[in-house]
Amino acid sequence: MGVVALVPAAGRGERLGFGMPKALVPVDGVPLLVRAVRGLLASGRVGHVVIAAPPSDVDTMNACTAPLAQAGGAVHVVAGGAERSDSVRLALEHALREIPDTSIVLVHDAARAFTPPEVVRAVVDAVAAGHPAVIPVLPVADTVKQVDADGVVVATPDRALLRVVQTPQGFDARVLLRAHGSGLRATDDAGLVERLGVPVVTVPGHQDAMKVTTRFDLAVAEALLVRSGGGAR
Ligand SMILES: Nc1ccn([C@@H]2O[C@H](COP(=O)(O)OP(=O)(O)OP(=O)(O)O)[C@@H](O)[C@H]2O)c(=O)n1
Ligand SMILES: C[C@](O)(CO)[C@H](O)COP(=O)(O)O
Repeated sequence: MGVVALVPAAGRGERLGFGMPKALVPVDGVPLLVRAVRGLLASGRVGHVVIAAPPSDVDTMNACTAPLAQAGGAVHVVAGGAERSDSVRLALEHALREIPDTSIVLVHDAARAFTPPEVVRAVVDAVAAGHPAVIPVLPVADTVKQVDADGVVVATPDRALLRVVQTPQGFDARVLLRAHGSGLRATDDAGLVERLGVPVVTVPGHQDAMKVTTRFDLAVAEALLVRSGGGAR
C-alpha cells in the first residue's frame, strides 16, 4: 500500500516569535521540520513525504530535507497556502497527481517534531486494517469548561469522554480528498472528515507528540532531547 505523509510546514510561527517559519526553528541545531520528517521515515511505513512550505522557503526546505530521502521513497516540497487546511489540500493534490498508488495519506504537523515512530505505525496500521480515518489522542488531564462569548461558564463536559488530538492523522486517500473538496473549514483534517459522516477512530497518542507552539513548548522539546541523551530524532 502506498503511504504518503503530508507535512504542513507553511505556518509563520507567530506565537513562537523568532521571525522565521516555525518549521525551520532549530532544536539542538536540527530544524523541527527535519526532525518531523525523520520520525515519519523512521516508522518504516511511509514511502513519500510531501512538505507544504511557505512559498518563499520552498528552496530552503528542499535543501534541508532532500538528504532524508531513502531508497524507494522521496521527499517533495510544494508551496503551501494561507491556512493550514489550504497547505494540506495543496500537498494532497500534489501527492495524488505525482505519486502513483497513493492509497493511505497521513497529515502530520511539522511542529510535532518529536512524535515517536510507534505512533505513526499505529495510525498507518489502523487505516490499513480498514478504518478510513484514524487519529492519535490523549486523555484530558484537566477539567474543561465550555464558556459563552462573555467567558461565563455554560457547561462542564465529562472529561472521560474528551480527548486531546495529535497528528499524524491517517486517512484513506479518497476520503481525505472528498473532505478537502467540501469547502468546509476545520482546525484538523479529521474535523472535515467527521462532517462527511465518516467514522473517525482513535489510537493512543504520546506526550512527546506535543505541538511546539510557544517558547514554553520549545523549552519542553529541548528537555525531551536531554532526557533521551540526544537520541530523540
Ligand atoms: N498556512 C499554514 C499555517 C500552518 N501550517 C502548518 O500547520 C502546523 C500547525 O500550525 P501551527 O502550530 O499553528 O503553526 P503556525 O501557523 O506556524 O503558528 P502560529 O499560529 O503561531 O503562527 C504547523 O506545522 C504549520 O507550519 C501550514 O502548513 N500552513
Ligand atoms: C491538527 C492539530 O495539530 C490537532 O491538534 C491542531 O488542530 C492544529 O491547530 P493549529 O491551530 O493549526 O495549531
